[in-house]
Amino acid sequence: MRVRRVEKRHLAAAVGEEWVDPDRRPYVDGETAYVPVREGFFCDAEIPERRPYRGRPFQMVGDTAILHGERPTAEEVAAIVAWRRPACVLHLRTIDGVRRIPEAEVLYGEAHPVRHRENGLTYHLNPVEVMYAAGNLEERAHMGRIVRPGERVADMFAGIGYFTLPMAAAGARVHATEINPVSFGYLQENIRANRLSERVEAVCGDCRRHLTGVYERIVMGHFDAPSFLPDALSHAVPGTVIHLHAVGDATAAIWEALEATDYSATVDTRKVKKYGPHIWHVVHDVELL
Ligand SMILES: C[S@@+](CC[C@H](N)C(=O)[O-])C[C@H]1O[C@@H](n2cnc3c(N)ncnc32)[C@H](O)[C@@H]1O
Repeated sequence: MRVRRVEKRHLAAAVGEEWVDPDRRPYVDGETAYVPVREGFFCDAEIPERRPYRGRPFQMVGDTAILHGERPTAEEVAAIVAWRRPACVLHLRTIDGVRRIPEAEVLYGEAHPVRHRENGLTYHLNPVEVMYAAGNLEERAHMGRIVRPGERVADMFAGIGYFTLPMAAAGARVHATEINPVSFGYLQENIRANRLSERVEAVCGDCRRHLTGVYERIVMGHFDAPSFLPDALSHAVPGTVIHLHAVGDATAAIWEALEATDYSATVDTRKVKKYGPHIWHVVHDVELL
């Protein structure tokens, strides 16, 4: 297919041009769009004809393709390489343990730190070292939409900044704690890369030891969050909203933790993604009264 290379941000403006072949779809790879060219017009590259990809679902994190579940076959990997031209293909088997360290197998290329763009923010991470949860994309954007500028927020399990960065970018003052030094290194890099150093105070260590004062919002993005609730509650005031992530319904644990305090609360539950057969990753939004 004869194409012209156009920067992705100029694609929308380019599609109305006379030289664009309206019967073929542009192909976007990273920041470059390959726009099909009509006969008789100049092209600056030739790429194989694109057919719709009907292979196994995968996610792109930076230039790396990631698959979960069953180990992919050689044919499945080859189809992804031909279609998306990733620098690396990884199979992530599990993300277990307190620090959420992935167990990864490299199936193509070499694992390396990537630069991933999401909702206007830049994330640096190495997918074989730290977790990247594609299914939480909407939840991350949601957190950026609901914070109020200037509010004081604790992100108790900050990881590489999936919630910290959108909230800080929306104007919140975020106190981010992360126990895994590797994730913490990426968190610091990502705060700098997005020029959010003035809004984020990041600490490497156990959140239970580093929370200070009171917060208007507390994000608990870890499936063991219910056991950390007494710590969160001791840094809350009436009006504080706690976003507690859980696998399955954790409302009983929430009410039990609240019984030891003077708070009453409203609890709203939102689904984030399917976690297994009949099991959902949910967020309980707990507003203290
Ligand atoms: C599931 S990840 C969440 C990352 C991010 N919030 C998200 O949803 O994508 C949980 C993170 O909490 C960190 N963590 C676990 N226990 C912790 C603790 N006691 N204090 C601070 N961070 C902790 C882990 O290292 C991991 O990076």
